[in-house]
Amino acid sequence: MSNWVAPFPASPIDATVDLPGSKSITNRALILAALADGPSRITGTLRSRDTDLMLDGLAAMGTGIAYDATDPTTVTVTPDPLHAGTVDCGLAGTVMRFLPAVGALASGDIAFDGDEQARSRPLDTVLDALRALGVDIDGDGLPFVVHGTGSVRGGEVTIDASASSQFVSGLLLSAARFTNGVQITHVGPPVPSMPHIDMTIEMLQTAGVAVEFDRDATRWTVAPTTVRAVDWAIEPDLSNASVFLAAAAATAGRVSVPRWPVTTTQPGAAIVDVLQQMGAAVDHSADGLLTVRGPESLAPVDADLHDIGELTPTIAALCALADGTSTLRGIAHLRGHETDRLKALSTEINRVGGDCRETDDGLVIIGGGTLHADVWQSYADHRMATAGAILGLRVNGMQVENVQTTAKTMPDFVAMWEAMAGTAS
Ligand SMILES: O=C(O)C1=C[C@@H](OP(=O)(O)O)[C@@H](O)[C@H](O)C1
Ligand SMILES: C=C(OP(=O)(O)O)C(=O)O
Repeated sequence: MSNWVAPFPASPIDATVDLPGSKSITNRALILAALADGPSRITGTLRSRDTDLMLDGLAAMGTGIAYDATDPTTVTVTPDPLHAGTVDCGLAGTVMRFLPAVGALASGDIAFDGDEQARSRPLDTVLDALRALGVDIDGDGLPFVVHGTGSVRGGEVTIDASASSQFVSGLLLSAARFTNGVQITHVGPPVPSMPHIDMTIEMLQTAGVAVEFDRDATRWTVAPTTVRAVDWAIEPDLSNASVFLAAAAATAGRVSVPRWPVTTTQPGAAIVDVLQQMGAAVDHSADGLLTVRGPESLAPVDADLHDIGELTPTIAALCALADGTSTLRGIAHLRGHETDRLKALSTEINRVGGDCRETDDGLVIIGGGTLHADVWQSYADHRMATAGAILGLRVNGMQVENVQTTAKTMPDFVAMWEAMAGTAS
């Protein structure tokens, strides 16, 4: 696989970029549709490695999946009794943490496996929780087998979800189909990525499933009930949008993103506040066009990213370009993402001449120094690859290793980035 020479534009970026659907919303919609009381039509479905793995996993268990003949982002999901099958989780947290509970509702064995790198991502919390809820499982991480019996007892379970919000979401999404529903109690340091749990709760409510929860994010309850079919319209992926908006910030340019939602549970929306703190101007017009205009020089930030950890690689890349010292905190859990993102970001920022130090729960980045071109390593992490592309806008000749890994959530990333930068061939 050859390295990709990242575009180095001759002038500030000036572009409008329409983003494909949200990974997190797509994968929740697919699961809710598979568990629903009738067929659901999903429009704006993200088609990427993570979401295709979810589609294939559900299909392997017997769910009917029909693709629109002319529009691959329109998918009709028809629930059917779930049966034995095999599920490839790839490196997708949403697949490895959300599908075991679905598999437990199947009649038969569901064998789960995934990428070599996925084997070190935290998973035992979900499997132990399901065991406590009456499910028979062989294994404590990938590969593992869920021995589905067609029903799950459910009831009360105590977990430590401080390593990933997906442990909570993965139980909540299927819980309405458990005989006794679920009562989850979290014990441990605060759960990260809380907007993603809000997303789960909001989407369950849309499907007719009420979730009771306490404000301090330690208890969630779902009673057994019918999951209603919903025709879902998926919002654009705002975490992926953050990378393009960062291009405006990095080059004193302009980037506009259409269809920016007025309200959303996507944590990616928070990029707007961070970019403003770094000096960018933001405008959200009545027709849904969000526009970012970058400042002449970027200001450093001191930010707690515990709720929006997904944005860290984008923000860290900008911090390496900012004039001064930035501190990113509250993100120890990023060590269990696609790769240890704190280590990967500090290694790569330092490789290209920056100054980045890991702390216990984040990064300290001294920006403003002279960066030089090198081969930015991606660690099979889509957001590491896109962070390298951001730095490439300001460093002539920067190369990104394995840029194809962006297919995890954005298969067209290279074409979209080159078009934005005006360097498409
Ligand atoms: O539920 C989801 O869709 C996600 C939750 C978050 O995971 P963590 O809580 O593990 O950070 C986020 O980082 C991930 O990209 C998607
Ligand atoms: C952490 C991420 O992904 P996953 O859903 O695999 O956890 C991410 O996309 O930043």
